[in-house]
Amino acid sequence: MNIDTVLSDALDRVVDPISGKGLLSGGRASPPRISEGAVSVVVDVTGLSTGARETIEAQVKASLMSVAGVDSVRVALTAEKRGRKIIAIGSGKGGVGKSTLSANLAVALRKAGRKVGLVDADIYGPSQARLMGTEGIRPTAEGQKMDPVLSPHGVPMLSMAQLVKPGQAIAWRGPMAANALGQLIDAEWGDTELLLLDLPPGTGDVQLTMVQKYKPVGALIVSTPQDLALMDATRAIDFFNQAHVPIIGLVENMAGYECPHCGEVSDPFGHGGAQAAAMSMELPFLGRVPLDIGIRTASDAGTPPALADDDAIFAPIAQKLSDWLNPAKPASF
Ligand SMILES: Nc1ncnc2c1ncn2[C@@H]1O[C@H](COP(=O)(O)OP(=O)(O)OP(=O)(O)O)[C@@H](O)[C@H]1O
Repeated sequence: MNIDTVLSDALDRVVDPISGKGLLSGGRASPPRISEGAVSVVVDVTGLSTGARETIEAQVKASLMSVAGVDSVRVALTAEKRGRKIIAIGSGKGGVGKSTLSANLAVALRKAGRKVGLVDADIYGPSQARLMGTEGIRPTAEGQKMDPVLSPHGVPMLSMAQLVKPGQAIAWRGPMAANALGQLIDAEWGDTELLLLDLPPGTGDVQLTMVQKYKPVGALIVSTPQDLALMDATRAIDFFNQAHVPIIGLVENMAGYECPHCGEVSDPFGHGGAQAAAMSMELPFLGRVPLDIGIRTASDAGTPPALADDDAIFAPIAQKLSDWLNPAKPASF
């Protein structure tokens, strides 16, 4: 029997206390994945008490660890919360492509039928209005709450860039910035189910307030492949771990550059570093975005490349995010 079948059987021996079915056959868990002895599995613990969740986690670990060839097991628990879910997109340092990834993931998820909104929490360097083609559009407000701006691509969004004059520097202290961010998140999001939060780079005050107050269901970390950026990414991972926000996985950006003239592929920022780092930290690797001038020009023009019908870069990452959120209900991308 192949290892995937053996692992699936082991997972299914753990019984869901509500339905009485095995976790996998009852749709509570995603099929386990194994890479070099490290197994990862996502279990949806919606409706279970804290005690039952802990028991299931321990049983899943024990059952999967008993399979020959398994060295470690990582169980990610997800739960359907009432209201919308917030996904934080973070990086330890600036300029690694967090905003580009957030915008494109929002578009890819929208294309797949998800009710997704985007908050540009990068209060000090907001760029989502440009990326989403909503520059110069100011949000309206009825009563106390702002109404998000609907981007031409169907994704409602809010960014500090829409509240200040173009080019105006924002020099706020932490509490003011956190307060402004709160207004963006607490806006009138209607039936939006999923809010992607493009965080400011780093692990300071604003990030901490956001995480404590708004409790994202998960965080996605972006890094370029080189060692220095990865060290910063590791700091961001530590930050989310300490805040008890599950890490959904790592995305490597600016990997592999194909020369538009000769076609030769080079790796200005190295290759595979984020994937290796993800493996060593036993975190899922969600995908690689190439360094491509087309991505920059399309992004700067407010037309995220994920809009393209043949997008093969962002859709698979969005798919993995979607699967993580809802292991029992696969979306089609
Ligand atoms: N894969 C890519 N290929 C080419 N250019 C890219 C890619 N990813 C991002 N860029 C470009 O790199 C610059 C920085 O990207 P982006 O603004 O998304 O990073 P960031 O991490 O959000 O930065 P900040 O810290 O300023 O918020 C932008 O000009 C963007 O268009």
